[in-house]
Amino acid sequence: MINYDVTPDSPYEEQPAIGVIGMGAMGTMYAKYLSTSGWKKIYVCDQPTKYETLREKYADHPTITVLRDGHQVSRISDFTMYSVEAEFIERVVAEYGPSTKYGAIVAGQTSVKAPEKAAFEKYLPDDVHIVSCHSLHGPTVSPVGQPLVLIKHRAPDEALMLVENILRPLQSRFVYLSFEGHDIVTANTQAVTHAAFLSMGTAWANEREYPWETGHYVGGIETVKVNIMLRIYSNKWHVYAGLAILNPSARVQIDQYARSTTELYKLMLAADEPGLRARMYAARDKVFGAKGAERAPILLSEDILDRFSLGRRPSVNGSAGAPPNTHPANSHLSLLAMVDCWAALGIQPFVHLDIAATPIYRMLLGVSEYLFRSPARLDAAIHAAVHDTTYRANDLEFVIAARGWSQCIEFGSFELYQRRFMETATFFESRFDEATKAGTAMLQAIMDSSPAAR
Ligand SMILES: NC(=O)C1=CN([C@@H]2O[C@H](COP(=O)(O)OP(=O)(O)OC[C@H]3O[C@@H](n4cnc5c(N)ncnc54)[C@H](OP(=O)(O)O)[C@@H]3O)[C@@H](O)[C@H]2O)C=CC1
Ligand SMILES: O=C(O)C(=O)Cc1ccc(O)cc1
Repeated sequence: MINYDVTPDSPYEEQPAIGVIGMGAMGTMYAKYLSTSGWKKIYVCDQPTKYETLREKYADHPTITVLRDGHQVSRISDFTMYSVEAEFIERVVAEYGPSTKYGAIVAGQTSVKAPEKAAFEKYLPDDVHIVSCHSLHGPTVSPVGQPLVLIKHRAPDEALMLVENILRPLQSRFVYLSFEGHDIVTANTQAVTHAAFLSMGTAWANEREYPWETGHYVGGIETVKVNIMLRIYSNKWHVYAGLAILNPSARVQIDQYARSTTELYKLMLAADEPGLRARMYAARDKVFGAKGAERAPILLSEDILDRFSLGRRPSVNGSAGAPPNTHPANSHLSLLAMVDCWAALGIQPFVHLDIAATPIYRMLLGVSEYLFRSPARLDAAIHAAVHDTTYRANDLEFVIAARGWSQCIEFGSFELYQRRFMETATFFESRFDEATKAGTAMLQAIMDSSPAAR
């Protein structure tokens, strides 16, 4: 009989057995946080081929027990979490789901819930509860204060209470959604955000340039673009492929992003400054109108970002660095297109920020807001887009990249996605360590400094 009302301080015999199937980056992070907080019965596995290695790794661990496969974990656990690739969730649940302990609760950590829901409904026995979850941050970000989606799908209230109790030590902010609601929100936040940063990376890689080393992309908003792009390409490709390709809502957003990018570029080529300005002002008013103006900005100052730049500012008159906010004029096509896309789809990004923002989404919205809420900065970008050809070649690459990513996701090919992703990742690979450190520090600093994040 499960005791639902427990804490990590409860006596050993009353504690639930917690199972994790898939000990990759996220499974490992969960096992670590849950064991550190005092949960004493944690059972984990990965593929049977990794059993010995995993067992050695946790040989001296007092509360994490490595088992051979998902059958063994499922048989013993009162709460089992699948933390495997979204692409494989059906196959893995089909295999281990029928072994789930009578009356247990099952969750998935996958970033896209449509396939997870289908797999759970198809393969889990009727006497098993379904309360799923999703931490809206990567494995190197502290879970404290980050959104953690909980989905009570087929379960009584006590089952949800137990899941809350088990996961409370992560100190994340619980967000209650349905499977379907989850996929709509994450299509609007994660999927289209990743499309923007993936396209930046592909564009730079195709120009064979490390943008922070050319003198054009060294500070302020550019720091965010570079650090987040590198952060995404240093993560696992399947995470992004899964949440874009398998989320039924994501394609519309990603397609619109590519469309916005192309249409704005055509206005640039036609030197249609009034047309571009009118379109950008209309998008700004729709996205950042009344609601945006009421709240404190996400980025209080662009200068805070310069601390995390991988490059050096171009020197001015022989001094070590340029004074604040003297970055070369840039069209910021990727950000103009993002706001245009939100406007075209009627997406209210601040509503999503309050519900379930990932750190990367917060950064993208932060820099977009920074650009659009200053008439001077927005006008400078529009002027540069039409009259300054410094970035034109990169903008062209960006248009091609955005369209290419959109098609790849529309065609639903994991293989093509992996090839595109890995080609760019390989180009930037040597810089990942440095970028991960800078990116993590930057995200934390923004979280700490932004009233909107608290
Ligand atoms: N990384 C991130 O930023 C986040 C990821 N997520 C989601 O969490 C899930 C896990 O992601 P992440 O940890 O990053 O990915 P990883 O690739 O690091 O981990 C997945 C692990 O599951 C293993 N696995 C696959 N099949 C089985 C099986 N039959 N039995 C046991 N283990 C198996 C994989 O083995 P193998 O490599 O051999 O296939 C791998 O070790 C994904 O669905 C992802 O979308 C959610 C939030 C953030
Ligand atoms: O913040 C982001 O968008 C990330 O890139 C990290 C991430 C990836 C997958 C998730 O399901 C949740 C967070």
